[in-house]
Amino acid sequence: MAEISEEEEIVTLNLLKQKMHDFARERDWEQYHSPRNLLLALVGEMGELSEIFQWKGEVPKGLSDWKEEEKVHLGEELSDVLLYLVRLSDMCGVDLGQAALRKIRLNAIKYPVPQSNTDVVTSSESISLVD
Ligand SMILES: Nc1ccn([C@H]2C[C@H](O)[C@@H](COP(=O)(O)OP(=O)(O)OP(=O)(O)O)O2)c(=O)n1
Repeated sequence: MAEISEEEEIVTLNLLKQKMHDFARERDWEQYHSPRNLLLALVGEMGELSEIFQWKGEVPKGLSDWKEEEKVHLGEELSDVLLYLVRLSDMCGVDLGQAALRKIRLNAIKYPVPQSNTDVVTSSESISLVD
């Protein structure tokens, strides 16, 4: 069976969690990865991410007019935020994937789809979910 290169690896939150765990253990940096330190590192990276957009005004979706190197830099800062968030969640004993799925379900309950968009149309009749 052909080996999967890192670029083709299916990326999951659990994979990122494991890689951050290994990264810290190999360097004996687990001592620094306390929840508070990780939160501050996360906020710092959020600042670096914000700097990319600072003073630019609104930018088009897809960033079509950005240079390739600017997009690469953006990807790096987004990744730093994600990686610290994943590590912070792990160090707090929170299953981030499950927590996020639960939060999406809660969001849907809090903000229901407008009823006019939920009408169900079958081939022979229209069944309205609106009373
Ligand atoms: N104690 C640390 C230091 C770094 N990292 C990892 C997580 C981030 O993905 C990245 C952050 O590295 P830097 O602090 O060097 O930040 P930048 O890569 O943004 O570099 P710079 O701030 O010079 O732009 O490295 C980590 O896990 N734990």
